Amino acid sequence: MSNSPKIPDVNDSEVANAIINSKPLRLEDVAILNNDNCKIKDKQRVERILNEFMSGGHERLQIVSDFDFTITKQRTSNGATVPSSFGIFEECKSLPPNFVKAARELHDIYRPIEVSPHISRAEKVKAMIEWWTKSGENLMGFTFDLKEIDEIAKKYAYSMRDNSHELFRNLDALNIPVLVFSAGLGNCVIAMLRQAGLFYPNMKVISNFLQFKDETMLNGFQEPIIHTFNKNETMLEGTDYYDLVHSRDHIILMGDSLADSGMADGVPASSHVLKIGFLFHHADEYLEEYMNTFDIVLIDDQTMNVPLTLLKLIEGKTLPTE
Ligand SMILES: Nc1ccn([C@@H]2O[C@H](COP(=O)(O)O)[C@@H](O)[C@H]2O)c(=O)n1
Ligand SMILES: [Mg+2]
Repeated sequence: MSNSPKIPDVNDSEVANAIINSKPLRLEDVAILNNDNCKIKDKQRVERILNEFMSGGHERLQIVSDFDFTITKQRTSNGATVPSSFGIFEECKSLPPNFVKAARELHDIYRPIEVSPHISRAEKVKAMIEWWTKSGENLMGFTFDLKEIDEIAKKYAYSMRDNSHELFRNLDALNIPVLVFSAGLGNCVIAMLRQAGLFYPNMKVISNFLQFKDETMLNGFQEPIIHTFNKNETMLEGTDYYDLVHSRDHIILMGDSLADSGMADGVPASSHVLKIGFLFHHADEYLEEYMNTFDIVLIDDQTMNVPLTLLKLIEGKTLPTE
């Protein structure tokens, strides 16, 4: 939980023994995966994948992560919300008031639909396409200086999950590719990662980026528009990043929306994907569906402790000193 951002518990002697003696790791020995807010439907599956990842080592690993409310927190320790990457943009001072008003009105209509457990997937897809289309249309006909984004991003650098720094620093040190896949605003995603000191050379951000006409005049988003329901690795085909990761068949995926679980669709069928879902809104109503969708569901966990623990296990280097 965010109030107790303790360092992941991978020095337990049972875990260490499993690593030293190459004995299969048992899930029950990984303390953090047995916390009350950590829900796992199929423990045998998670145990099997984790053991495969541990024997495969970090050379076979890639990370695919959503950004808004996955790398950023769903709430801060005093219960406050943090803005999405679009919300960061909307705080830029020079934006025309009628743009900001329209953007907030759209947010108030569509955000409740996005997180509602009572609306079908088909209705949500239709509504999300409308939201992103109208947002792009709203982003036209005024000038904007991209430098403004950095100032606002700096103000919200604190909103990254606890222990994100350790996680992303370790991933970079181990040369593990990290794909940040965001239906948010890519210019703000990159600015936030950079301002928070989390933007490393092993990262690739796929997202919506602002398009300009005559250099300074805003002209909507660059194509293709990425919304909650169409982000998956097929979008990478033909890119250098695809070549870099397609042989890395051990994937840890992290997301906060049910639809994020599809972000690794398009990777070779032989790959193993371990899916972590951060559940916050309507947790009781959504729990079963999240548990059917993600391998590990973390309820109101505003830290990166679980992914960090998994990485340490895969790295196999955190052994006791005795
Ligand atoms: N005009 C918009 C459109 C979307 N959002 C929010 O952005 C989030 C998408 O980003 P991910 O990194 O999570 O893919 C999505 O959850 C929407 O709530 C917005 O604020 N304004
Ligand atoms: Mg998200």
